[in-house]
Amino acid sequence: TRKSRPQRLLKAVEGKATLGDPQSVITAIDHFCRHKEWAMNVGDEKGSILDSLVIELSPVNVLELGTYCGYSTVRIARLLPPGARFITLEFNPDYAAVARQVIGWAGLEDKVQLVEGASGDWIPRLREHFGVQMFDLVFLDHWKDQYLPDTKQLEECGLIQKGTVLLADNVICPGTPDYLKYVRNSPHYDSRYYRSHLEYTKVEDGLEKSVFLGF
Ligand SMILES: Cc1ncnc2c1ncn2[C@@H]1O[C@H](/C=C/CNC(=O)c2cc(-c3ccc(F)cc3)cc(O)c2O)[C@@H](O)[C@H]1O
Ligand SMILES: [Mg+2]
Repeated sequence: TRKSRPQRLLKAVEGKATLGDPQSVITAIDHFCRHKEWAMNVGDEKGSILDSLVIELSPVNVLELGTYCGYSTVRIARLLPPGARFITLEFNPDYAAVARQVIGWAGLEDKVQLVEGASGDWIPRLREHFGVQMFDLVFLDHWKDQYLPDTKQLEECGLIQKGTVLLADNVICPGTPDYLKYVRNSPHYDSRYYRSHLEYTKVEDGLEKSVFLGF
């Protein structure tokens, strides 16, 4: 059967990137998505905003919801301080398989724990299974209607504490209206929109950064 788009994206990485060099993996994926086939990676423009927020935050415990091909996983993991812990959840086994190889090409497999499964099933188990108490940074980039329920579940499980930063992709396109309303209206979050563009296009999109202020 014809290869899937993630598999074609992986071939582009294997053909162009340098093993163990995260930047070359990022560049190879961006080139593939800009010139060959569009894919729903956070991309280079929003990716630069993501980079600056990770550098500023220097987070120790990071959670990513929706690994897909591992593009944002590589962007984040390459900037984490030694000893940081990064868990990324992905429930599609084919995407997870591609992401493992992309992360491996970047030489970042020791920095990332890719957990195959649904976020709703795993969030309640992260504390006892991985011994994580709270997350400094949560990057939301999975199904858009899952952002709000997962955020509420993270709050209920105590994995969001005072100072936790939620960073959400696609708050304009495709859009996450219920999530946006929640974080922007809640007295418990200080929320800010970073205007940008949908990956590899001129369409408006952006990232919403929401800092939890405590209960
Ligand atoms: C509950 C649960 N648990 C675990 N993994 C989960 C999960 N729910 C989904 N996943 C995983 O996460 C990724 C899904 C990403 C969804 N992202 C988008 O839909 C998306 C779409 C666009 C887009 C914009 C304009 C268009 F015209 C078309 C598409 C851009 C984007 O940046 C997107 O992120 C995918 O790998 C999926 O398996
Ligand atoms: Mg996205």
